[in-house]
Amino acid sequence: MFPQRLDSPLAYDIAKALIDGFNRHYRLFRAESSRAKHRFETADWHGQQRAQRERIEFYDLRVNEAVARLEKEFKAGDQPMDVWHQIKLHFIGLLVNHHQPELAESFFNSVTTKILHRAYFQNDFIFVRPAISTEYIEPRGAPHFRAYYPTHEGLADTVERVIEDYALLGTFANKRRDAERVAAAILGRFHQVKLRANFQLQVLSGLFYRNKGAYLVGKIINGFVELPFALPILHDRKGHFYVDAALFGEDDLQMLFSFARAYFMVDMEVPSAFVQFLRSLMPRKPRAEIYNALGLAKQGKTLFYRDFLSHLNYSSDKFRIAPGIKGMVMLVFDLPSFPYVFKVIKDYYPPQKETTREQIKGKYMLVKHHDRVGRMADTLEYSDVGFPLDRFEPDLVAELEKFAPSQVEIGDRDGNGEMELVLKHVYIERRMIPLNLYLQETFDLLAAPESPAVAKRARDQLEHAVAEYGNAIKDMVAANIFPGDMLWKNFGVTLNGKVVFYDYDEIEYITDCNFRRVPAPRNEEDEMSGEIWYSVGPKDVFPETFGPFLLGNDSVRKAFMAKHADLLDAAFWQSHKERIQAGQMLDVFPYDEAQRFEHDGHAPYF
Ligand SMILES: Nc1ncnc2c1ncn2[C@@H]1O[C@H](COP(=O)(O)OP(=O)(O)OP(=O)(O)O)[C@@H](O)[C@H]1O
Repeated sequence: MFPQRLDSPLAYDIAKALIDGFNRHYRLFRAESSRAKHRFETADWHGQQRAQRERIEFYDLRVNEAVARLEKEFKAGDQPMDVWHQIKLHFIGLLVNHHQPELAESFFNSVTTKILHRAYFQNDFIFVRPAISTEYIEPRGAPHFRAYYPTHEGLADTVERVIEDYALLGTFANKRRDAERVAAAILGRFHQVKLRANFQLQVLSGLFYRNKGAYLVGKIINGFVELPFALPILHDRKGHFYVDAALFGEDDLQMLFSFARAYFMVDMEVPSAFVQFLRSLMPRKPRAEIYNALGLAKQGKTLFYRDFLSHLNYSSDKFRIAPGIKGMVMLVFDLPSFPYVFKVIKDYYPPQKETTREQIKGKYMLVKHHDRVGRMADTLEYSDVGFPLDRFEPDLVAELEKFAPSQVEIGDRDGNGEMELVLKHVYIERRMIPLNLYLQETFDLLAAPESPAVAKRARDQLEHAVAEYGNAIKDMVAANIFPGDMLWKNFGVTLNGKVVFYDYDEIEYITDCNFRRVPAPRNEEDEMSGEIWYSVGPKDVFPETFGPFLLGNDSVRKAFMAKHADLLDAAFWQSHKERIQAGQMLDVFPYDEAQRFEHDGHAPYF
């Protein structure tokens, strides 16, 4: 298949233009990420959030620049297959000593798939599979992690040194106290465990920045045991740094790196080395999601798609309509064996949904760019995705053809005798248990409990889910998000029991809403009228009217009113609106209040 000789100078020039385009992208991406340290040191929180948002756009901007250059300088789209074969080979050659080869390969794909016809979307021309290994790439600069070998007695000294080695500009309120706390927490984890000869701390060389936090991430190794840990470093009210908690174990780390949070800013020369290290801390987290969490979302998308194709090859179940109440604007389906859902925007919505495809896309985009505070699922957006038709349940095909005909094409697109169902546009996100179904399970158990223990467990689950639901809304409020449609069915429960929102089509900024009390009736007629008799503006919200929709079930009502009655009060929402308008930014930390160290008066801004 491949040419014997690399004899096209044009092919080399195009490959070189492609690698130059990628290098420019990564230089800018890395510079922006490394500036996060300065923004943290100077408490430039608004700047940090702005940078987090803006960095998401970098990739598409650079891809478009590269496409334009290739077309203008090289008429790339007109080059024959032979030249494109050579372009890929030259590009591989240019990656031999590259430090981000996997990202460069994806960049190559992003650019070339915009230029080439679908017939070229195969491994001879683009990187369907990676060509260059990412193992053992050694950075030119600082190594990607550092190892420290403390003794039992010297652990606090070592922790202090670990923190100092990040060279944050500024002062700690009490670094010794923090180091001793962390050392005590570590020794608590290794209580009555012999410290082995290999006892060591390994920490990634860059801090992870997000919103108002900087996170030190690493692992403790003792004998055969490896314990992941992370230390959140924050500012106290006086602007001094302090370590707020010591997080340990895979679950805590998963919370920190959740798909429902904004992406981190980290200065990485060899991102694959960071991913490999992080994977050793969270072996169950797909590499795609780790790349996403590091802000390398296109790489996440590439890897997700490869995982998906491989999963399809090694499974035989069928795509079906997702369990739960069907959406009015989204058609949602899943593959039972695969932990994600696929969402297509319908062509028709019921009259109460006054929206358009563009508006819905805008809302999803808003969420992607916003701080998702652990409460809004991230979505991957794909265009023109082909699925094998014979893997679809017939009623799902019928549903797609009925509600989203403009989005569906069925045919043998590649002329290889295999019928495909192609979706023009689809969002993909983590599958959760819809909260209405989760609650229904507890209702069923409570209605006919097998034993008192089962009844108690069901009651605890119900109370926990309702409390979490309110917490989810309050976290979103802190981040200036009004979910719009707060029905149970629009929230899901994750593996770790967190409640996360996923229905974005009615989302608004809190600061754009008018939170009002229902006015007192003017006369008896108003009072008796079943209709709304007062005038309602498009952005008016009446929190006291949420109750009847949400709290029909007595146990739910009791659990809700015990913790979250304030959500039914316009004053609660209004006060948050005013706080946000005054420029205050609340903290929503990726760990529980109970995990925080005591802070003699240094309470942060909860
Ligand atoms: N991430 C997910 N995990 C599991 N199920 C999901 C997920 N997202 C959506 N669903 C299922 O699909 C249904 C419809 O999804 P969604 O709420 O996004 O659609 P919608 O059209 O925006 O809804 P609405 O009619 O409330 O506006 C949900 O009620 C739920 O049952």
